[in-house]
Amino acid sequence: MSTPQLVVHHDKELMAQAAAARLITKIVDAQASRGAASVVLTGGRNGNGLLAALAAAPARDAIDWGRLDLWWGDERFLPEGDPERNVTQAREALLDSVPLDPERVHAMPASDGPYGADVEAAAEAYAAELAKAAGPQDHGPVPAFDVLMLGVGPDTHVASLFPELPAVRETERTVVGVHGAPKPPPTRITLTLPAIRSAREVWLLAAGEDKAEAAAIALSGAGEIQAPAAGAYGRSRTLWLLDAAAASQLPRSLYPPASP
Ligand SMILES: O=C1O[C@H](COP(=O)(O)O)[C@@H](O)[C@H](O)[C@H]1O
Repeated sequence: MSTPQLVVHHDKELMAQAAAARLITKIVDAQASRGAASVVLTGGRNGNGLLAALAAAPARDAIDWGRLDLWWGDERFLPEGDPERNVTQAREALLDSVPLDPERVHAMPASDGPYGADVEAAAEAYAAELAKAAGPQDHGPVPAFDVLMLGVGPDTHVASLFPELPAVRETERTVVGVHGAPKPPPTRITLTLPAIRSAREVWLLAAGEDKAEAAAIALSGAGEIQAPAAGAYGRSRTLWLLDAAAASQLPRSLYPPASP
């Protein structure tokens, strides 16, 4: 488990641009040292803001897009192409404008796909796809992603792990179906906390005043069942990327850093 590190930017635009620059560097470094890179995308406003900033960054051309695996932390279980699906929004923000290898874009199944409305079967299929991609160097049935990004919801949810719902209590499976999510749509697919923790780096994105309470709770020692964001950490690094509004309720001991 890595202790959370905080980076606070002035506003959400700057946060998105700085996070995009950070992600470009991370991907380029991973491709240089391991030949390929793997990134887990998040849905939501902050995740899509980062992808849009990446699309607008001239340095995006430093990435070898054909050697990048993209996965998702969660998905809204809706028909293919639905505007509310995280993959649809990611395609619009970035993916349709870069030369990715379609075989390396690992979208979660849609509700009109091969598993129909059976969200459990769809989750199992995604777990199998992850297990197939995991190598002997990884620590289990999930690849050691270079970066796994998570938007933080105002209720402290990350991916589709909502406070107190069964998915956040899962300790065995890597991907599960979610029923009755308090944020629409109610049916979703999500990575579990054990799968999230297999990533080398976990980045939590929180911008805006509506995220301030969630950030303060998750970073103040809350339990992961009540505050799922508190249970999201990477093997070597856990990074909270915030804007000033989202950082505004953090305990003084965390932010701003104490002066010498
Ligand atoms: O529904 C979801 O919400 C969260 C957070 O979204 P935000 O708009 O409040 O930033 C997101 O991380 C997750 O992927 C998504 O499915």
